[in-house]
Amino acid sequence: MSRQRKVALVGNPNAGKSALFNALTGARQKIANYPGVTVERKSGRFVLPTGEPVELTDLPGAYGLDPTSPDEEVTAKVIAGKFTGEPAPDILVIVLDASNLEQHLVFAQELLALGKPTVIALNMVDLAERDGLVLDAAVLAQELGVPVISTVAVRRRGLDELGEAIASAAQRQPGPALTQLGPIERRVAAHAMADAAILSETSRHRLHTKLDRFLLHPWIGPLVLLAILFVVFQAVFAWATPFADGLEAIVGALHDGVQAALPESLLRDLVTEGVIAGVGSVLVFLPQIVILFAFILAMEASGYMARAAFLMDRMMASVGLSGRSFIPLLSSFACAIPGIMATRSITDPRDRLTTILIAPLMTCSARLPVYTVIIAAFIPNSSVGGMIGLQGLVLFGLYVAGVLGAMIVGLVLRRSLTKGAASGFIMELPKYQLPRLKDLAIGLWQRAWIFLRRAGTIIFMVTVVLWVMLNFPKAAEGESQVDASMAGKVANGLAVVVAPIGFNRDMALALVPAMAAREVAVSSLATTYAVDAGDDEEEQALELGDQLKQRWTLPMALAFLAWFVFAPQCLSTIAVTRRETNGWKWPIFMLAYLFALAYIAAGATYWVAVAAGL
Ligand SMILES: Nc1nc2c(ncn2[C@@H]2O[C@H](COP(=O)(O)OP(=O)(O)OP(=O)(O)O)[C@@H](O)[C@H]2O)c(=O)[nH]1
Ligand SMILES: [Mg+2]
Repeated sequence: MSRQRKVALVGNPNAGKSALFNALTGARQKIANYPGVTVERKSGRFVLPTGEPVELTDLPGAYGLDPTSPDEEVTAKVIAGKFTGEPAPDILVIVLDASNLEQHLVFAQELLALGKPTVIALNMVDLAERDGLVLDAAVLAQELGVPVISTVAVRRRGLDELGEAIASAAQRQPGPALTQLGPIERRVAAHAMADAAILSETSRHRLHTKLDRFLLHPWIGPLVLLAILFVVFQAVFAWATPFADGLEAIVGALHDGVQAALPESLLRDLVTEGVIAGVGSVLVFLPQIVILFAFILAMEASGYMARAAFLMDRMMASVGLSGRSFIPLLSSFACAIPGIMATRSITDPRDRLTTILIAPLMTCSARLPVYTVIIAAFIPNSSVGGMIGLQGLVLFGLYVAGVLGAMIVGLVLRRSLTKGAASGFIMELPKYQLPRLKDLAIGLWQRAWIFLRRAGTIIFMVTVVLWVMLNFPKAAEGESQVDASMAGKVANGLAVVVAPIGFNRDMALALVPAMAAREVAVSSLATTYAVDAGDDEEEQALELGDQLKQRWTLPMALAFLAWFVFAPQCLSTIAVTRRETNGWKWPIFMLAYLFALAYIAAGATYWVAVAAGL
């Protein structure tokens, strides 16, 4: 009796070979390793409709017969019969993913040129149909010169037909090997064949394919992503201005109204200087927060965000992180707390720790008020090259500085404290969709509400406490109230530490309450200057931006911005890091390295700006 014939399942990764193998062999499987490598060898018994039993082998996925990985090498060697004691397969079953036909046909042609009796399983036709793509197996069979059977491995559809086709292929003799086409020619032919096999394709599917070809292109893709982000930051300034001005006018009117309505008293000062000047100065950033989130939510809902993650994967890999870290890091642009909690989905513990440690470097939305108030005061509202707003450009630069900082820190950490190999990235790309306005509106409302609640609770409380600390003890005649106050004393002490990086007392004073919430830096400055203005009508009338312009120099303002790019402000982030890392070691490390970075960055910015004569 002749030996049992061998049938091998071969094709690109994720075509469904293992699913077909399981469906065809059921429980009759043997799992071992290929000699010399840890690649799994799966074989099983399969009885053809003719009654002949054959040995079915499931091969690792490959893109071609020129191996680039151990898995691919096994596949190439098995097909060529180069493993000792393992004869080459007599029949090939090439498994193609119907929803990815063009790409999979490239390897298929290389396999067909071997001249072996071959059958093609056009698998995953269910997914193709779901995406609006109907394929004609007969046309494909004619183009390729071998039987093509449509299958859905996971639903056992087409398995009988596949068995029949294998049985009749078993009757054929192997032909001579054909000359292999070059890789480019194979690609061109694959494109033509895939086109010919398409019976119908919804215009939507065509559009999606075109969009992906463009948006995921190796270098057009990142450029488009950069351009989109750039537009976002321009819009945050340009579109928000009228709304912010409106809100500012309302806050101003409220201030004047209360000033006029209440008799002169400590209570009136608390309401006007503390609550209205302080909380009001943060509230006016609502339009900018809403615009930023409108873009983020729209990118998520449209399916673009997952593509951005895919594009970023390459960049993340270059610093030793995986694309898995992208989503937590992206959420950190809203707030580091949900970002750090989202790292639970990262399986590799060192990957996860690194992501947690760099999450605070992503510019959270609480920093936006600080950035914008300083930028609006010190960066002229002019344009670069006639079209690009300078203010938006600076804001964009601050976000980029945070991301670059995170990449560098990540790289250093992955080489030292969290050393280890990077893990791979697998992610399903969702379909493109037009975002639904209702969902967007709900999402925006939630974000706005979170912001308003912060303003009403934590920012309100910190501002009131600060106002009290700024007003007591009362200054003697001729002495500045701020200098005489408790808060002023603390700030004067701290000012010694931050003087080398160009910070004045008011800036030092703003840093402490900002540990509760970063926006408070803005409200503390507003309250401090309101208290400092005292009864001076002219000073009182000045808006916060004008106050800053009078009291700060440009290098000081830039140093303050640089500080906020890196500083570990916000105690909740530290608390959540302690919870997620189960101890104080990493939060303390985080606190220390972020303070050090902030100090260095602010100092360097200050001295460079001074040297440049700004
Ligand atoms: N909807 C659908 N899913 C399928 C079909 N065939 C396989 N899958 C799924 O596709 C995924 C990949 O299938 P596998 O069988 O592991 O693919 P493979 O070709 O063995 O992949 P590698 O071993 O990595 O080369 C699995 O989640 C399967 O459940 C199909 O016909 N329809
Ligand atoms: Mg497999």
